[in-house]
Amino acid sequence: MHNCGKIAIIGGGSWATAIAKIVIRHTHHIGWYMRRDDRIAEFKRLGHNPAYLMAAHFNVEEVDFSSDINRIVDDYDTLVFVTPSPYLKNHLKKLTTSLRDKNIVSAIKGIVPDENIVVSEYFHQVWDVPYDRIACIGGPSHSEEVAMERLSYLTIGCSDIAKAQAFADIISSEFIKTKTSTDIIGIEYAAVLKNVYAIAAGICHGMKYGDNFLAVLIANAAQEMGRFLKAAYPAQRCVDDSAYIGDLLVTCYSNFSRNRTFGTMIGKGYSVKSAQIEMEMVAEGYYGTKCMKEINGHMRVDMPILDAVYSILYERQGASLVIPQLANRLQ
Ligand SMILES: NC(=O)C1=CN([C@@H]2O[C@H](COP(=O)(O)OP(=O)(O)OC[C@H]3O[C@@H](n4cnc5c(N)ncnc54)[C@H](OP(=O)(O)O)[C@@H]3O)[C@@H](O)[C@H]2O)C=CC1
Ligand SMILES: O=C(CO)COP(=O)(O)O
Repeated sequence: MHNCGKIAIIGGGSWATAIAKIVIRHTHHIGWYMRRDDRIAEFKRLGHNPAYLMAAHFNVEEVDFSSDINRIVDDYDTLVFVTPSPYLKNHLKKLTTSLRDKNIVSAIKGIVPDENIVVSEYFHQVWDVPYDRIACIGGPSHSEEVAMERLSYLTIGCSDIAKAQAFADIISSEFIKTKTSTDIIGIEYAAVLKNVYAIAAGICHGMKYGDNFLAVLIANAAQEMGRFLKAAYPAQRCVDDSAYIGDLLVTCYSNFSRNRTFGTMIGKGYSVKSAQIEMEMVAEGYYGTKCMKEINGHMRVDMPILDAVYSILYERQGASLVIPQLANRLQ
């Protein structure tokens, strides 16, 4: 059976904090890279992350904190990356040590900007990590609910199912149920797309479209996601599974969703810039929309919802014009 070895978390935000909490229940020791020494000092003093999920308390004796990413990568075997996708390359810029022999787990739900590839492809192509050493965490999982120990279902994707199971065993508990899948790239692209569709749902919600319309929009989004995955990454998969549709639903409907919140602001008439400033958090679907539009420029899959969100966010087309046109395309 595969052994994950020593586990470290890379990133200091809310999902990183929730994952640290569920890993440490099992391992009683983690490494934790955070970029800021002042945050680490405050965390040690308070016993909780000073900026995110403050109700989640830690025994800081069990945490090996460092702002030196090279030291953490050198000292740990399994690295769980949980930075927002737009910042991933920034953190890795500082890395001088090899990742090739490490186990990489990506909890990032976003695409790597400029490269236009998902995180597993990025670690494989740019950092030379073999695919059987790369896993992802998918499924509907707002960090706030995981931190409150509300029952959640996570899917661990990895081409090596024994490795997926080994990590799943570490995070499983009475409030975290896990399953494994070999469709890592499908799960990652589904997560990128659900962010885009949650922005669409938010826009429509902000424009005061009702629940009936939203349900149709999301049903069409599920079909659009399925069409893209089938064309781009044909594989044995059931898009009805929680890692695909479940995550789409929670992100489109939950008030915790940053992507939906961002979309709602746009639907209410905020500009993209002012919505981003007001939110203070990253809605990764903003970046995902541009990347997916570029990727689909080659694929040419019929994706009217992606096209509509792109027009609103990047071509300055008014939602009041674009959404009624989209509505005519929905079934
Ligand atoms: N939040 C959630 O419920 C879930 C999130 N995810 C995914 O997890 C990933 C991480 O998101 P999440 O934990 O929510 O992020 P948060 O918004 O909670 O945290 C943002 C993090 O990014 C850091 N940061 C901010 N600005 C920069 C910068 N310029 N350069 C480098 N780092 C920066 C912050 O550091 P600092 O505090 O020092 O400013 C902080 O650690 C994302 O891909 C997200 O999609 C997946 C499932 C659930
Ligand atoms: O992926 C998530 C829940 O599963 C989080 O979505 P948001 O980034 O929109 O908050």
